[in-house]
Amino acid sequence: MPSIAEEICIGNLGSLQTLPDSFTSWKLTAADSVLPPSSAVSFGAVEESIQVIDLSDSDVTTLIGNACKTWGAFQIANHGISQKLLDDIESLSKTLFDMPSERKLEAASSDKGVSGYGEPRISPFFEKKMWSEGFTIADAFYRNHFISLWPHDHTKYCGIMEEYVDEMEKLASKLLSCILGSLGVTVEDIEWAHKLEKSGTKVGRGAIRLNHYPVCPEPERAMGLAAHTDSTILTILHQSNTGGLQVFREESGWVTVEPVPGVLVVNMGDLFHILSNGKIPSVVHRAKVNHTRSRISIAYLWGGPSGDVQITPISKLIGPVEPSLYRSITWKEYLQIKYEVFDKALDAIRIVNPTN
Ligand SMILES: C=C1C[C@]23C[C@@]1(O)CC[C@H]2[C@@]12CCC[C@@](C)(C(=O)O1)[C@H]2[C@@H]3C(=O)O
Ligand SMILES: O=C(O)CCC(=O)C(=O)O
Ligand SMILES: [Fe+2]
Repeated sequence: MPSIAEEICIGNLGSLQTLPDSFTSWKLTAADSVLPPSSAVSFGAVEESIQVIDLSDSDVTTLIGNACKTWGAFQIANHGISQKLLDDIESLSKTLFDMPSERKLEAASSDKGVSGYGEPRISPFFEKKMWSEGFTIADAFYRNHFISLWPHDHTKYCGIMEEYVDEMEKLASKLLSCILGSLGVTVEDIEWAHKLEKSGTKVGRGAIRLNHYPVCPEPERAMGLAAHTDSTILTILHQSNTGGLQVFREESGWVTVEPVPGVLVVNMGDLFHILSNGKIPSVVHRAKVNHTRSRISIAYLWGGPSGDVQITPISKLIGPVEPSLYRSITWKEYLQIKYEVFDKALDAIRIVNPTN
């Protein structure tokens, strides 16, 4: 006979009145393993937050540069993404997660591709289960899932998704130029990115993750999305009007990023940490859950170049006193390592005795 824990399906979490054991006691698990021991005991967040930067500010490069170096994250206003598109992608996500569990499971991700419904990819690295469900769009296979989810309306929903991806790609490129500028380099200094840009091809591949955190009977003892860094160049997050995202900084502890209407959160990923030769941190972040309100977030994860393109620290950021800290690696190989050793992935490709 299956145990109660085995019968719990992530598609029905919102209907549970008590928190099952398999979802509790996060403090004592590997959830905070990415953090130094002193911080693992403080579960609350301090009063401080990452800066909101107006992209039309004349000082934008300096502001973004400082935020990246300090936090590895910032928020952006005046980003050019219409409120209608943000509302549309949020309502697409709500429609999806409101469906009966069986219907969502029909769109579960499978061996055929990463795209589809299910738990976060980081789940196997944690003993406890996360209080969330999600849908990943990482390849064209998502269209088949959309057809099964919305037999009559899939064209409309695929259209919203395409528009969202297009707009996010443009915004990500703009942010990359700005961030590189703050380090005194340009896209031309990254060979693969320059080549792709010149040929009119997209610079880096993107994935979307729709996250849903249902209301939770005991939010303090649960975790929506456990502490992690994204593997990306950068991630652009649209959080709905309910807070839950927290970013971690050694000096500050966990800091809640309160949602500001129309403002997007940007966090730097592992790949940019490699490109910047360790100058920009890939920020550790997590999502907490709520007793009274469910929460949706939409992450655009801007990944690396496809194929056998080698990602390596930007040569202009390397010198006699700052030797290359990481070996070259393809995006595919980095993802493989990440999903073998998780938070040790950057250490696994670090050059032990860097010399120049
Ligand atoms: C391209 C990718 C980044 C991602 C793993 C994936 O193959 C597709 C899902 C992405 C995501 C979204 C939620 C957080 C995250 C850590 C996860 O579990 O799946 C990221 C992954 C990542 O950045 O490594
Ligand atoms: O839901 C959130 O606030 C965080 C989501 C996130 O970190 C991710 O999708 O990578
Ligand atoms: Fe993330």
